[in-house]
Formats: sequence, structure tokens, C-alpha cells
Amino acid sequence: MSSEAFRIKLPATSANLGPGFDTLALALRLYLEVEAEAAASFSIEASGRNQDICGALEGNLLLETYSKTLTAAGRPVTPLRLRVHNEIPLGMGCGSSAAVRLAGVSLAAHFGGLGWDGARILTEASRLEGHPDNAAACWLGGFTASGMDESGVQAVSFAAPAEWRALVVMPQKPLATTASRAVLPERYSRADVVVNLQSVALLTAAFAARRADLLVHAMRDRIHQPYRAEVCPLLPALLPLAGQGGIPGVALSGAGPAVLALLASEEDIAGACERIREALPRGETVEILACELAPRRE
Ligand SMILES: Nc1ncnc2c1ncn2[C@@H]1O[C@H](COP(=O)(O)OP(=O)(O)O)[C@@H](O)[C@H]1O
Ligand SMILES: N[C@@H](CCOP(=O)(O)O)C(=O)O
Repeated sequence: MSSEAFRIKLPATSANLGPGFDTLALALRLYLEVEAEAAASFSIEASGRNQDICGALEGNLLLETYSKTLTAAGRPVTPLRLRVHNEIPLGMGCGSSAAVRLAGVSLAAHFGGLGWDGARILTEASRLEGHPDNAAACWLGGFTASGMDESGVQAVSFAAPAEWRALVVMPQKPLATTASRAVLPERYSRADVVVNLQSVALLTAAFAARRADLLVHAMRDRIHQPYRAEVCPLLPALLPLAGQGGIPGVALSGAGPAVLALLASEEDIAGACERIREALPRGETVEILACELAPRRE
């Protein structure tokens, strides 16, 4: 067990990127930062987005993950004084739950003296999430491909082109990932699976080869986006912008409801925001976050 203070900073992530359902994700330069020290009782000082949720002592996913991990490992739950600064939108498809679960597992590994390495922390958080894509990109940074089986998570990340930018277009109301997974079918046709296999391979190659021109083809998806459009109405409105003036690729961000637009450079941001606003359903109010892509973790 350790009584030393602990600090962690983890990025937002946009998972799936169109075809890579539960497989691909990209880290974004928006962060969750947690500082902790052992104390006589739990307290949280929250700043940034969603302070009400991030600062709550009841039903807080950070505290739940921390306590659950320590209890499962047979260790006492050391009370903590926490400072949480959060820039990641909650329930928008930007990986807030993966970041907070990784933070909770990391706190447990530290204060419980569990001796877990990064791979074990990533595996534990991915199991709690039920899929490894966000957690892998959040932990490793960059563009990440991941898979998970009984032995744990396998993940590889590489640097995404530093000049590319992400626009995250968020509606007013969040959508729980569990609700967005509930609309997906159990079975798919061979034709749909083949389109996604081709796209995933092409998309990974497009990031590695820095080929923004390929994104319009490589971000095609038939596995989750067609079904999620009903609960993510920004998606059908913005998907047709892919491949047009300054917006090479468009996809649902994670499980939605936000939509991700990938741009080849900073200079395209203003024009892309204008086109996005023009394409929105009448009366729809959105927040558009322009993000740099987060580097690979060293
Ligand atoms: N920093 C945080 N502190 C406490 N709870 C959080 C935090 N970030 C996320 N959560 C929890 O995770 C939920 C969102 O997770 P989820 O539905 O998977 O959406 P997403 O991961 O796309 O943001 C929030 O409603 C909240 O319960
Ligand atoms: N592959 C998952 C990704 C969920 O990401 P989130 O950021 O919405 O939590 C899915 O598509 O359900």
C-alpha cells in the first residue's frame, strides 16, 4: 500500500472512427486530470465540465471504480482527498467513462499497492467498459487498434498526423453508451461485414500513410452507424458532408450522440464549422469543439 500522493492526466477519445466498432480509436487533446492523496474521509474538489457529476460523492464512477477494484483485490479502501479537473464532455461519445475508469483503476493500483503494470490497468478498465477501444486510446494516446479476450487487451498505437484536426459536434442532450449499444442488431450480412473489414484496413493504412484523401472511403460503416442514426440525429445530417470541401471524413464519435469530423489541417476549421452549421436540422443547437489529436503516450 502507498500513502504517496498520485496524479494522472488522461485524454478524451473518439472510438470506432466509422468502421472500427469496438476496435479503433483516436485520442484527443481534451483531458481529465485527477490528483489524489490519502485522507481521513473522501472529498472531491471538481473543476471544468460537469462539475456536479465529477464532484459528487454518491454514485460517482471514479469512486465506484476505485472502491470496486480494491475490494475485488482484497485490499482496504483508503479514503482520498481528490482534485478533479475535467475537460471531457460526459455522455457525448468522447470516452469520458473510459478515462474515469482508467483513473479509478490507477488510483486503486497505487493506493492499494497492487503492483499492476500498465497492461493490467488497461485490461481491468476495458473489462469494466465492456470493450477496449476507448480505454486503449486513452491509455496509449495516438491512433489505436485494440482487441480483448480472456488473456487481456492487446493494443497498438501510433502517432496520428499532428496537423490533422478533429471537430466534435455535440447536441444538447447526452446519450448513455449502454442505450446506444442496445439498438444494435445481433447479426450482420456477409456484405456488411466485408465492407467494414475493407474500411478498417484502409482506415488504419490511411492514418499510417497520412492520407486524408482516403478517409471518405475508409470511414464507411455498416455495423453500427446505420442503426444508431435513430438515436443520434446529427449523424444522418452530417454524414453527407464527408469528402466535400475541407471535411475528408465524418463518423459517429464513439457511441454518439456527437459526430466527429476529421480535417486535414487547422486552416480548414472555420469553413468546416460553417458547412456543419448549414447542414444541421433546423433549430438544432450544437457545441462544436475543435481539437488537436493527442500524441502517443511516451
Ligand atoms: N469524470 C467523471 N466523474 C464521474 N463520473 C463520470 C466522469 N466521466 C464520466 N462519468 C460517468 O460516465 C457516464 C458517461 O459514460 P458513457 O455513457 O459511457 O458516455 P461517454 O463515455 O461517451 O462519455 C457519465 O454519465 C458519468 O456517470
Ligand atoms: N465501441 C464503443 C465505443 C463507445 O464510446 P463512448 O465514447 O461513446 O463511450 C461503442 O460504439 O459502443
